[in-house]
Amino acid sequence: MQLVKYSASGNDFILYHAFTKRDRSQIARELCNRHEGIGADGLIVLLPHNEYDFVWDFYNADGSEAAMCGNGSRAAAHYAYSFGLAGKKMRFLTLAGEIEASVEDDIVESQLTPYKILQRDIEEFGREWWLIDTGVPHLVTIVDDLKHFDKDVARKLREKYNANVNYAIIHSPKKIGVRTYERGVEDETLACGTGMAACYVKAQQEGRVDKSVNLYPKSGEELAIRQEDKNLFFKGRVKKIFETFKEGIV
Ligand SMILES: N[C@H](CCC[C@H](N)C(=O)O)C(=O)O
Repeated sequence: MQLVKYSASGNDFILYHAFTKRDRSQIARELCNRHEGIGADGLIVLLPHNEYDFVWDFYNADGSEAAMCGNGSRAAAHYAYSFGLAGKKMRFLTLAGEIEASVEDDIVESQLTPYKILQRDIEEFGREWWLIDTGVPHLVTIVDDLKHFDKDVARKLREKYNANVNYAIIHSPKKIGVRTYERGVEDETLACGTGMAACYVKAQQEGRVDKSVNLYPKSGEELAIRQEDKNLFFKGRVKKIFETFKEGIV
């Protein structure tokens, strides 16, 4: 099977397309393993669909399936366009719902699924958190310095709330920095799209940022998010790292 490795602002994925749906969680664990596999935060398998350009299955590095992945949606859109599976503007289906994406060279914009604020004012470890669903669940707290990011705290909260855990800093009304501990990777990642979107939602709801904002994850790469009605449009660069062929992958 031909496999393609992408980095979407530092969040990295292995992608291929297939014709039959199956449980690929073991394949995900093997391919995403950074010592004995190719190494990635997740595996994305594109499958045919009679109404959408494609449907995907998204697996975290530990083999768990997730409903959505913001950075993965940008990589999948670029992959689909480059392999002629879709045009520059496309609609594809995830477990979280329909995603519209558009590709312009190596810049891809995804319209995320409508966000849901699940819980506000959660008090944990001396901080105030919100639980926000931006396709997958995210805990968000806003700090005055990202050095307060605490992986042990994040791990405990990930278990307690079965959610990704985000620390955000508001540099200005147009600039948010984010660090994310990702469920299913079970570590901090260099970027997390739905996590950055969740941080934007909390900052927006609290009137602390503009409608259109730049986002800076751990990788330092610049992304942008804007809100139109309740829709979030998330944009950034993707990089095709390499293609390879591996026997025995279905
Ligand atoms: N780890 C997440 C899925 C991937 C989200 C992230 N990579 C993104 O870009 O949104 C979860 O299991 O909820």
